[in-house]
Amino acid sequence: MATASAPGKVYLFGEHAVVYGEPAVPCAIERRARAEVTERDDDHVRIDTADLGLEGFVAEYGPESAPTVEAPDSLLEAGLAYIDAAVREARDAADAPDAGLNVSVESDIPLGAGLGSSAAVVVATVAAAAHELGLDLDSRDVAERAYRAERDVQEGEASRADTFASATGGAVRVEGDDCRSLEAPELPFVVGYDGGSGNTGELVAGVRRLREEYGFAADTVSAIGDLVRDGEHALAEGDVEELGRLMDFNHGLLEALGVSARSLDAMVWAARQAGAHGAKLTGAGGGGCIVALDPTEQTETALDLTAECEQVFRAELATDGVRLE
Ligand SMILES: Nc1ncnc2c1ncn2[C@@H]1O[C@H](COP(=O)(O)OP(=O)(O)O)[C@@H](O)[C@H]1O
Ligand SMILES: C[C@@](O)(CCOP(=O)(O)O)CC(=O)O
Ligand SMILES: [Mg+2]
Repeated sequence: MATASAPGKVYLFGEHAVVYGEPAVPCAIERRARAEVTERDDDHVRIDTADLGLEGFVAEYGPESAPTVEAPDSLLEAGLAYIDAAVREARDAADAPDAGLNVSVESDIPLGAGLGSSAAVVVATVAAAAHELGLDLDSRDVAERAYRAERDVQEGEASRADTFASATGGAVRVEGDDCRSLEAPELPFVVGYDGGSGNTGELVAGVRRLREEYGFAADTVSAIGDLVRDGEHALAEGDVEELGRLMDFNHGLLEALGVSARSLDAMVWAARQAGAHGAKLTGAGGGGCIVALDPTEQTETALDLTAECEQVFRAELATDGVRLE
């Protein structure tokens, strides 16, 4: 049996624009997904995930047979697609295309809320499954395999940002296929979660349409890229106040691209009014989480009192990326 865990992330800057080759800076946070993988005697795959649906979710299938479970199709697809793609990548890496595996996944990262649950699940599954099949991948190889798995599931619409941050940990910079780690000062992240989620595929498709239809929407995407380049300087200088101002600006540009939501705006404004250095939505948007920078407790207190906020927590930068447990 092999077990691996991998962290989720928040975007300091650059989500959505990163899909079109602009740079982005995601930061891994100490909320992890874990995958436990055991090789089987046959060529079947069994996936067991406690976090999808109240009763959890189990599916078993072989090379010739489709998964048979009692679940609505959307849940079935959601539950299987990422883990199945990760298993395929690990089998391919280990040159064991027919290896049978039992995979059990559980996660502390809310689903579809902009904290990179999909990437963390895929990264942990690739690492644990490869290890179980006798292959220890380094974090860059895990990131590459996990990226391919996410891209497959998201029909080509994925950047390397989430999977790279999850695999290597820390603050990272991703621009196209150029992925690197960054030095970061102490970042006092506060996360507000509205209890909901957004559909990443639909939100990315919406930005694509706007960008094709309006020149100024394309300019908005490039402006996010410019902002991220400024943000990198602020990060290198440890200028947390400037980082906050740029986060505020980034949220405005994402809002203009149509990916915010009333609940996200309400949490962003609550954080700003509480004196946070800055606040923005994180990830695909549409619902889910915002991230603010505030070393004091005021943003947490204000978000606690905000009707649209279901949960608030402080997020530590995760210095470890994927690790075998
Ligand atoms: N614990 C989990 N078990 C199984 N699948 C998961 C788990 N967590 C996330 N996923 C998959 O990831 C999807 C959410 O990914 P996505 O829409 O990219 O949002 P995010 O990555 O921001 O959480 C879920 O619909 C599900 O398919
Ligand atoms: C919108 C996007 O830039 C980030 C999506 O992040 P998340 O899956 O919502 O955590 C898409 C991507 O980079 O693959
Ligand atoms: Mg995701």
